[in-house]
Amino acid sequence: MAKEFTDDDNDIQVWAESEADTIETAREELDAAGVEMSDEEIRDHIEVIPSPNRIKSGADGVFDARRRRGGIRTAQDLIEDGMDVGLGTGSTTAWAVAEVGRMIRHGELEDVRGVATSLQSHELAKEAGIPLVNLDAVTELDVTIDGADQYSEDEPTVIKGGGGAHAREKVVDAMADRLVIATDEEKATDPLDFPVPVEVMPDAREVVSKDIREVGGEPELRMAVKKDGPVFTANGNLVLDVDFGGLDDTAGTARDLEKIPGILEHGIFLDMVDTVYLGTEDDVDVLEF
Ligand SMILES: O=C(CO)[C@H](O)[C@H](O)COP(=O)(O)O
Repeated sequence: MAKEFTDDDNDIQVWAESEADTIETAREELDAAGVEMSDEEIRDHIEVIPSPNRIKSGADGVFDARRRRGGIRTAQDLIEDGMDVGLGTGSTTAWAVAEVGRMIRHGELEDVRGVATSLQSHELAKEAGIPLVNLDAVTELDVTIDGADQYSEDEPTVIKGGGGAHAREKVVDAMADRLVIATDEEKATDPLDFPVPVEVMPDAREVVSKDIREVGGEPELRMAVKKDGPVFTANGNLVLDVDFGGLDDTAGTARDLEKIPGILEHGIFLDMVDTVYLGTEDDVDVLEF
């Protein structure tokens, strides 16, 4: 995961993928500003941050100030000593994961254990120093912080799966006493109309596509970036992004998808959300359901 150097006194903030590169870049900025600092002091100002190279929205998503603010505040407000915490996937949640790690390393949190919703959150949590527990070792969590591709201001439902991790995310989100979505103000839409990600068995793709069309959806096979062919999930399945042209009946659409054999999981997280933390231009708003 990436590293960031911050020196508020001299208004310097730089990041790089490795600690060595971060120190080098920080050194250049400090020299240009005429500030003397040893490598050891520079290291004291370095924190683990989400790597834009490992997150689908890249630097635009990770360094969106609203997402960063929303993710960090969610962790600070909600995570307490002794909690078992579900760690979500995506750029906003990544800031929450990084912040939990920072609080643990700085002695602000104790006895916290994390359960990852994806390889992405597992890697970040490991790097950030959060003790991890396998999903098969727990059946309940105190809280899960997860992201969303779209949320509603009217119903406790979100669409997830833009990162293709929604099957595991739904399990970890459902295990939590409290599901908190960390996101930004731009993702609110009513009715929800984000194409619903559907994880499907590879061989069943054609028949599932036919069944989806019969219930009013238009499926599109998700293609990989930097690889020929489609995306495969962590479970070895394909993803169909299904355009329903707006979900006027979210529960009905979720039920329709659940009846189709060959679908492992869909991205409608119906009536699951307790709280939404949304980063705004200069603050964080909280919605309770
Ligand atoms: O559901 C997800 C992954 O499957 C993510 O939570 C969702 O895509 C939001 O990510 P981001 O905060 O980067 O926009």
